[in-house]
Order: sequence, then C-alpha cells, then structure tokens
Amino acid sequence: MLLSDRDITAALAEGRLGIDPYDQALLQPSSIDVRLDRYFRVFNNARYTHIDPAAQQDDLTALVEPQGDEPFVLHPGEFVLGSTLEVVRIPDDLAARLEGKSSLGRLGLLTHSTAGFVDPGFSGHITLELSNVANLPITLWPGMKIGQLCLFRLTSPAENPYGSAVYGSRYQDQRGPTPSRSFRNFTRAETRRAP
Ligand SMILES: Nc1ccn([C@H]2C[C@H](O)[C@@H](COP(=O)(O)OP(=O)(O)OP(=O)(O)O)O2)c(=O)n1
Repeated sequence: MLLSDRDITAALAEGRLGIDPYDQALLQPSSIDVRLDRYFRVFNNARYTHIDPAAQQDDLTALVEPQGDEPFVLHPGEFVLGSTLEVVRIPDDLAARLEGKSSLGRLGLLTHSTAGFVDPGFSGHITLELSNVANLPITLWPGMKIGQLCLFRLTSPAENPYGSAVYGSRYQDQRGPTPSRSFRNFTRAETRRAP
C-alpha cells in the first residue's frame, strides 16, 4: 500500500519515519521530495582499465565538491554519484522507492540508473546514480529538488530489517555519495563455473 501525504505526516509525527532535515514543502500527495547535497563522486578512469564488481577498488571514485555557490556540471553521457541532503530513516514496516522528478526527466537527467529500492530498517543518506542522457551539459545545484521517495507499507514488519546482523547491510548509516562496496556473495571462480 502506497502511503498518502496524510500517512507520511503521521509516520513522521510518530517519529517512526525520519527525514532530516525535514521541510513540509517537500511533501507531495503520496511522496516526499528529496534534495541534492553538495558532494559528488566522479569515476577515476585514469586509474583503472575496467570496473570489477568482485574487487574492492577503493579509489575507483574521487570525492568532488563544487566551489562556493557554483553548480556541478554533468556532461552528456556522464555518470556520477551524488547523495540526498536528507538522512532518511525507514521503520521496519515500511519500504521506499526513489523515483525521479518529471521536470528533470524531461531535461534528460536520471537520478538512479537501476537501484531505487530502500529497505525497511535502512538509515542514511541515499546515494543517487546521476546520469545525463541529454546532448547538452546539465547544471546540478546543491539544495535543488532531485527526486522523490514513495513509501510502502509492508504486509507485516520485516523480521530482519536492513542493518540487522542477518544481512550484509553494506550501506547502513552511509554518509554522502557512497561507492559500491564489493560483492562478497560470489567469487571469480564461482562465476567461471556457472553454466
Ligand atoms: N539509489 C539507492 C538505492 C538504495 N540505497 C540504499 C538503501 C538500500 O536499503 C541499500 C541497499 O540497497 P540494495 O539492497 O539494492 O543493495 P545491495 O543488495 O547491493 O546491498 P546490500 O547487500 O547491503 O543489501 O542502499 C541508496 O543509498 N541509494
């Protein structure tokens, strides 16, 4: 069940759902807008010949912060990580999806390329997978509305929410744009054996 503005306000008031800093102007009929923080991670393509999801490539990305009031310029075809200004805390009986904003979509800005799901129990900044599919550069202004979170009520609270010891929960309490933490659930030998 998708939460309405009324349900979102109630969950915030009860302190079960956390959006920090929160501004009522972020509320939409059945979503909450999220804003862009000022930190970005750009890919270090002079350092690596390829991206290996099975390896821990620590300096695959480098942190970049625009100077003063300047925007970050995202060039056509470029892919960088950004993050929400808000720290989001999801209770164990809700899950969220990060969605784009139509006005930005119409300009060719994608806010996540594949992963938009936020687990019950997750807490932290949300990492944005920003890409420009237009044919002109797009300026990204820190503080601008960049996407929206839709919240769904689970049929029952998660038995092992994100952050509990059962799962890896690699991104629990992440701060700022957080690069991929290597996949430990398969090894190169296993992928070679796969049919
Ligand atoms: N655009 C997104 C999507 C998700 N997340 C956060 C919230 C999710 O609860 C958490 C984990 O997402 P996934 O389960 O999709 O990621 P993995 O399966 O790769 O990680 P893990 O093994 O930690 O579950 O990452 C995020 O910061 N930015």
